[in-house]
Amino acid sequence: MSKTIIISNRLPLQLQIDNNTIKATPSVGGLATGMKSVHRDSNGVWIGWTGLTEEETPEELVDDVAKAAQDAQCVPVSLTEEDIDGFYYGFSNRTIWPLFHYFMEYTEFEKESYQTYVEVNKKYAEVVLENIEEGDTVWVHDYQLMLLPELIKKERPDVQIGFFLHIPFPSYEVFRTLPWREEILKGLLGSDLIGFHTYDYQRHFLSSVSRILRHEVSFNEITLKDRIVTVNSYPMGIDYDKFADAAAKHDAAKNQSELQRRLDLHIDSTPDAKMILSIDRLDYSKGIANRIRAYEYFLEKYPEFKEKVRLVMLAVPSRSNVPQYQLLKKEVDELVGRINGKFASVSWTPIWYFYRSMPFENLIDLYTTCEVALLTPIRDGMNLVAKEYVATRTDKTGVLILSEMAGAAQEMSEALIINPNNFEEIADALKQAMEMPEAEQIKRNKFLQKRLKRYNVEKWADDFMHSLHDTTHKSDIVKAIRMRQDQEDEMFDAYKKSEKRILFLDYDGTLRGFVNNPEDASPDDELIELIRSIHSQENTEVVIISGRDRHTLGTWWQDVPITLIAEHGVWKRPVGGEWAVTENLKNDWMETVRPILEKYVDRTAGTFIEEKNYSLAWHYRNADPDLGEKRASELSTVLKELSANNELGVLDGNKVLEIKDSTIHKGKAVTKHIFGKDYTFKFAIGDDWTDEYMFQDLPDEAFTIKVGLQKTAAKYYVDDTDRVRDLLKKFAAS
Ligand SMILES: O=P(O)(O)OC[C@H]1O[C@H](O[C@H]2O[C@H](CO)[C@@H](O)[C@H](O)[C@H]2O)[C@H](O)[C@@H](O)[C@@H]1O
Ligand SMILES: O=c1ccn([C@@H]2O[C@H](COP(=O)(O)OP(=O)(O)O)[C@@H](O)[C@H]2O)c(=O)[nH]1
Ligand SMILES: [Mg+2]
Repeated sequence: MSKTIIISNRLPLQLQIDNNTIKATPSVGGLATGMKSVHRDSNGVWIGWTGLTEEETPEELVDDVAKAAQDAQCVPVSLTEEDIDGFYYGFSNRTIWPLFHYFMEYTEFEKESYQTYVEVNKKYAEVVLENIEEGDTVWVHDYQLMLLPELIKKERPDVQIGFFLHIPFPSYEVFRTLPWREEILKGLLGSDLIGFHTYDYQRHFLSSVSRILRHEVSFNEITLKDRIVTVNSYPMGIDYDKFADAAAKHDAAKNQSELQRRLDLHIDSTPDAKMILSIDRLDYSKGIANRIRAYEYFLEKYPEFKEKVRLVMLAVPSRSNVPQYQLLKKEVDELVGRINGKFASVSWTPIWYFYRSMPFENLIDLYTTCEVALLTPIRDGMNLVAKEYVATRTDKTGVLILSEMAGAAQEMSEALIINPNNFEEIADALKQAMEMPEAEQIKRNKFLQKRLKRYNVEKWADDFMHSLHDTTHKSDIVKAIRMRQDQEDEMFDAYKKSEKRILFLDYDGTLRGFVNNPEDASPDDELIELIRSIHSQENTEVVIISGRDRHTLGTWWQDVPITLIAEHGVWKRPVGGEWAVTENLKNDWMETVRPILEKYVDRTAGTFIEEKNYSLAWHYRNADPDLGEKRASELSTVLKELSANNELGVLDGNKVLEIKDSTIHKGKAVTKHIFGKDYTFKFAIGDDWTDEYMFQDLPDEAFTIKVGLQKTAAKYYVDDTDRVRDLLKKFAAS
């Protein structure tokens, strides 16, 4: 039976050695807590790190580690102390984590730790590859494993790979500062589906892909030369019933409350004070220090709340080997001390601070006992605590104050949404929360609960997996015409048998790859020799048919006696003859169009005009991709309006707009060329939109081939110009 393989840095259980035996505790953090139920309900395995390094595991306990993992349907990846240093404390948490959370001043770019990151990703890949069976689906999680999809895809192209990023993807301007930006993007693009919590993270990612790797991005699809990668957003949910049920049970047994016990013990004798809860890993991205300061500001601005409120703050130790986390610990300790010192009275401590992790029952106790939750991350991928708090409010009372910088804020508009840097706003939100009538609390939470219950973690995972399975289907639609070996054999067979053969070859993007400056795309020696040799075969005619001007083509193919067609069919140089115009064309329209194009060149850096006798082309391949596309569509509208009364046409080529007589196109040119001649083998190959005319206008029996994975009227497609070369070599050898 096929299975799902989940892979994340950390396994859902963390192993420790206690008295020479292995002890397992649940992992803390959103990824592990959220995916746990998905894993439990599937027959899959989870691959990840146990929390123990090789050095920490004595020889005699190695089997026990594997056994403890296996009992929980997990497979451990064995890592050394050095691995953890460079990979986890290094590149993952001193480079990617701060950078992706916009803490650029905390970001370190260390080559060594990147190298360890690469090595460790390879270690994960090894374990994954050992465990994959045919038909399995792979789901890779988070920023520690961004190279993994490519490493798996290379070895197992047959396996479907999904990737989900649990943290924000930063804007291009931030991401571009990473020295290994290309490697990271390429690693991720090994996936078939890439998921983010929000649309903003998704669009930042797509923008980086199109700017840095220059891949074609349309809507949420990235076209690679042989595959399509789908990108979408899936806001992660929680195991709603688990939290709601536990809260209901807890409510039924009120005396269980540890907080209540504390009050009963008179540690603090203001039992009526409202409790404001905050729970997070002690992480600078969570805005903990700001939160305490904002709370201080609140007590100053609204002193009537002194002794009427209490901040209950749970900070879970996290990544404490990273200096920034140690500094934060110190800062928070000091802030709590200072503020408690400043405001406390004999009967009231304004902040209760716990620095540890708590078992599930105690979390439920906190969630259900506190009237307000105050979550103020500076940046947070999602923030599941916000969702958990709302889910445990069985009677629907309680107020959630949530930072707009948390992914969760996008779905939780009924909460009081604040900017974590705006203390004024936080203080006012706290006051509003304290005074909010119960009816309003219930009204807000009703909406929130309904949504959380519906789009729970199970639904989220299902949604992601369905989209992942749909991706095969998507590539199949286009792959249906990818030229297979038997079809290729059949074509060469027909070629060999034919008594009169013609090949129409597009130039740029087909015989030669794109270069930044079109003048530099001259044919190499091998290409010239191949064309010459095919053309010299008996009864064989090669026609290079291009949108280029006749001078360039003529110079490049000066000594090769083939037919050249330039400017999409305006000019023709027959074998052994001179260039001649094929039609009577006017070009007086150019005086009106040229200044318009010039205006677009001035406004759009990197673009330029190419002048031909009967057409003008505006190239934008060197422009910023987004801006280029926007300006092109704007310009195309302007030109189409202008050309409505003339016989002008606007051709949308590959990063080029060409304006010319609309009665001229490659389809007409090939039709005229073969008219009245009895070719028994017809072949046409091209890469862009303008070649579609040839594919459409040639008779059905022609072999038509598109270069690149795109929608086309051609019968087949091949991946790239290297494959075109292979075909030419086979023609030459036939
Ligand atoms: O494994 P650690 O280094 O101890 O860190 C714990 C996890 O923190 C991060 O969680 C994120 O995932 C949550 C669920 O999607 C999301 O709500 C939150 O905003 C994120 O910060 C991290 O992404 C995980 O890899 C860590 O395991
Ligand atoms: O002592 C604790 C405190 C928190 N959590 C859980 O840790 C997760 C935190 O996830 P969140 O998305 O809020 O933030 P992250 O830590 O993943 O950045 C939540 O599911 C909490 O229930 C926990 O298991 N033990
Ligand atoms: Mg071309």
